[in-house]
Amino acid sequence: MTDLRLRPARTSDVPGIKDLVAPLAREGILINKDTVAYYEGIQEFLVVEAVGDDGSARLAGCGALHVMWENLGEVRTLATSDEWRGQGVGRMLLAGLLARARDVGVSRVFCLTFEVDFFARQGFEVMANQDQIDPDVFAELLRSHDEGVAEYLDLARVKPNTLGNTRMILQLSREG
Ligand SMILES: CC(=O)SCCNC(=O)CCNC(=O)[C@H](O)C(C)(C)COP(=O)(O)OP(=O)(O)OC[C@H]1O[C@@H](n2cnc3c(N)ncnc32)[C@H](O)[C@@H]1OP(=O)(O)O
Repeated sequence: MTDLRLRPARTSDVPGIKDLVAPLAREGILINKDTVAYYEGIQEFLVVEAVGDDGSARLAGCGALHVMWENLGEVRTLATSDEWRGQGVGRMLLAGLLARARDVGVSRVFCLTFEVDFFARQGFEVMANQDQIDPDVFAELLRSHDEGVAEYLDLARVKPNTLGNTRMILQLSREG
């Protein structure tokens, strides 16, 4: 029997994460990053590995949490391999990322996605406009060089990246 295990990513997972992301990046679903960016961001990632009876392990999925502000984080690069779709891997990853968000003190989690129904099932709501962003925080976030932050702010320069995607947000409850 195959066992699904959620764990923090290690540097040795980078080739596997890249393999998960590559076909989705070709379709324009996820953003392709340079290999160095995966190593630099490895502490943001969780992975689920499928461990067989013989102890062999293969990556079934990955996902990352990027902290943007005191009370704001973003789920990034959430992907389940084709072989493991629809078997709870994405939900397991997202639950782990939301637990991390709570652990570091983040109470709201953003995502930019085509998978609206998947995220809605996990409690995310479509972000209608910028009203949810405090103007002072907005001004501070404008200083970030991160493309994901620009996407959150819905800045004109990143519009081509966000075409067809939906901006969604989850307010975490205290108890989890
Ligand atoms: C922030 C970002 O990273 S955005 C990018 C999101 N990722 C992508 O778009 C990459 C391509 N998609 C994928 O890799 C996967 O479809 C994921 C990650 C979105 C979902 O992963 P899966 O492992 O297939 O999801 P999982 O099996 O955990 O499903 C959890 C629940 O969501 C439901 N679900 C999964 N995908 C979908 C979907 N596309 N539409 C509606 N419901 C869905 C499942 O039926 C399940 O329902 P349940 O709670 O009633 O059991």
